[in-house]
Amino acid sequence: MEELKEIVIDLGLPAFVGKQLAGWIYGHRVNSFDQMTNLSKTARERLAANYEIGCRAPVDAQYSKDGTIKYLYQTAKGDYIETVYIPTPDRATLCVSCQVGCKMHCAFCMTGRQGWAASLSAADILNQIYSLPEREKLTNIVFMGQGEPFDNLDNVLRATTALTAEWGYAWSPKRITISSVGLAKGLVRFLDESQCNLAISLHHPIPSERLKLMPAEQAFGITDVVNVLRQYDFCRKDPVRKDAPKQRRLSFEYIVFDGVNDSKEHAQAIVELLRGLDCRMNLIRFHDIPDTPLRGVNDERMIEFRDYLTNHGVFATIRSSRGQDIFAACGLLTTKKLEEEKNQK
Ligand SMILES: C[S@@+](CC[C@H](N)C(=O)[O-])C[C@H]1O[C@@H](n2cnc3c(N)ncnc32)[C@H](O)[C@@H]1O
Ligand code: SF4
Repeated sequence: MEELKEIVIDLGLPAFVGKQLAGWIYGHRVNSFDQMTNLSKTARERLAANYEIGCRAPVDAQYSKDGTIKYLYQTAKGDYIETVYIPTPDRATLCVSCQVGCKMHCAFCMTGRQGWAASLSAADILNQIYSLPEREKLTNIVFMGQGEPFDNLDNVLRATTALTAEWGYAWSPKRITISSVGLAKGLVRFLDESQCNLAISLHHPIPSERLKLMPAEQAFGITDVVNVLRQYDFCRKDPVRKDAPKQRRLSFEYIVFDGVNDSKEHAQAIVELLRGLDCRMNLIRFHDIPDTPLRGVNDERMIEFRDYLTNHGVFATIRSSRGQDIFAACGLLTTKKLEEEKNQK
């Protein structure tokens, strides 16, 4: 809102036009200044001469047999990113991207293989929602597409501010989840400045083993991540005021790999690591990617692992894999080919 007001003042317009702009953009889903009928002709002309709304419809869509839709968007700078719409009977979740590729190079992720090309602006993050054909059906947003949110936190926070502010989409932050490997500066800043839910990609409870899967462990280890998390309140109900609002939710994500992190000892190490933290665990099936010895486990093993954790104080659920047939499931998003083609031109 402050930025919108600054923009209109710089154009010689009254500050209240900034508020009107927010109403049109976030409330009415307009795609041109001409549609802002309560703005003066001068205001509309000056805005159109200097700015654009920034909405870009998806350039392609792929439809999974399970109802998942993968959209391809082009950013303002011409890069490509993917966004996944995941409907279930009781909710409609959008998995958004925050970068073109990713710098973190996790051994199991196609986006990591792509390498990093660019970070998205707040407008490009918001456009994935703004220009989504199913926008009105959305109930949840997860930052689990391409990229590492804490490596582009300025823009992720600008986008979540617009999503949650009264002058913006006015969504509850409890409907938005940011997923991260856990980078030092980003983690603290996110916890201090945002009320959105947090999901930490754990994948191995033992630092030296996690490092083999996730190079980010080197810079800021999982023990340090958990130590920072212990200093904040998550989902604790107020013992006196039972109707007090719930805090944001903390969860951990864990791909269960055959012979790598799926033993009883690993489950025990998780219980030890997370002891006393108010959190839950999301177990994820590994979505196969080429050229890796990593393998997923069968359902029986997955259930055994889940039950061990839940019975020992870490409530765990198994996340269903969606959109695998169109390469839309967790970790499969890549626009590498498109980026390469673009660079060859
Ligand atoms: C693609 S990441 C994006 C968010 C953030 N960069 C992170 O790592 O948390 C979202 C989730 O997908 C998981 N993931 C990555 N590759 C996967 C794969 N091949 N199979 C299953 N899950 C995967 C990640 O570990 C993470 O929990
Ligand atoms: S799992 Fe997340 S952090 Fe790791 S490479 Fe993929 S997108 Fe990046």
